[in-house]
Amino acid sequence: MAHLTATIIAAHGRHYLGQIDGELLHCVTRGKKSDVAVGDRVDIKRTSPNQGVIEAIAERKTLLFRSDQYKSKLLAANVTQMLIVVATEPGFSDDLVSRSLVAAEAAGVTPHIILNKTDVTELLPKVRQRVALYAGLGYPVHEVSVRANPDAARALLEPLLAGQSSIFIGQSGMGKSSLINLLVPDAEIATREISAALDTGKHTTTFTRLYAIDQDTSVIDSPGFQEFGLYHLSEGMLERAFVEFAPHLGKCKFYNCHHLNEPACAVLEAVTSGNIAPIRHDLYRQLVHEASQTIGY
Ligand SMILES: Nc1nc2c(ncn2[C@@H]2O[C@H](COP(=O)(O)OP(=O)(O)OP(=O)(O)O)[C@@H](O)[C@H]2O)c(=O)[nH]1
Ligand SMILES: [Zn+2]
Repeated sequence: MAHLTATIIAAHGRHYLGQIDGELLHCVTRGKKSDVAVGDRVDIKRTSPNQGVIEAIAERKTLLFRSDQYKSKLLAANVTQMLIVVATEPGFSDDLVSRSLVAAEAAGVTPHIILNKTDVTELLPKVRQRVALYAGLGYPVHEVSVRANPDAARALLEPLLAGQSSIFIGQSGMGKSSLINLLVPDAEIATREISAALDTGKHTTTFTRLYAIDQDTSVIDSPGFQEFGLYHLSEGMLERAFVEFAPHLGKCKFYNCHHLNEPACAVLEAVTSGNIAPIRHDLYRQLVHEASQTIGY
């Protein structure tokens, strides 16, 4: 039968959903391979009217993934930007925001931060102060209230999405689902269709899915996760993923400086002088430590 080119719009275990024009095809990989990600462009061989086998994955523009010392988990392929959703309440984790930023930088994906629930005005000044850290690093911060002012949120974010493939990342309760329902027409219907086609039962929020908005605009919703391991990033990748390190790199006494406790380290001096935030350097230290862990330790 004919070979088809599809976009993977959902993944659940080793089951995938490929979309070709409007049609959905339930796909599996050959053998035990499970290296396909939502957003991948794939060659599919149709095996029945609504089923196929993934024969090949097209070269990816970007690939986002998480990893610990044992395994890695693909998040999404070919995304161009990452929208990190935080809110006035419940409290968000700086650790998760920075890990997301580092993952995006390492993958060549442009990060943006969306601060939702600005209608909770009593908490706004404090949260603005926290988010200022990221704005200060050059990351765009967009303030919205999906509940109190959905029209303004849509007007602000629609142009940001246009022509891009955007992945939304956020801890539980930040309003990510509300945002996606606002920005993606019929998102809930699409999710039900995906669920039915993949037979995932009620677990509609436990899988990553892609909504194609038009020919060159798509939105990917990832399930909330607590851990964002980045064991796959080498020290060299890490030092470049912390964008504020850039002006100091190459200025340490030792050319192979790890920026952890070396004398005359330009990065550590920048932490001391207040040019690099301690919580960011602490995370760098933690990620270098994690990356040095291997099975058997
Ligand atoms: N005050 C306020 N509440 C909001 C706003 N946006 C969403 N919420 C509420 O925040 C709660 C969480 O919203 P969801 O959209 O379910 O959040 P989520 O991030 O998808 O969370 P999970 O479904 O747990 O992953 C809901 O009760 C929403 O009604 C907002 O702009 N202001
Ligand atoms: Zn150094």
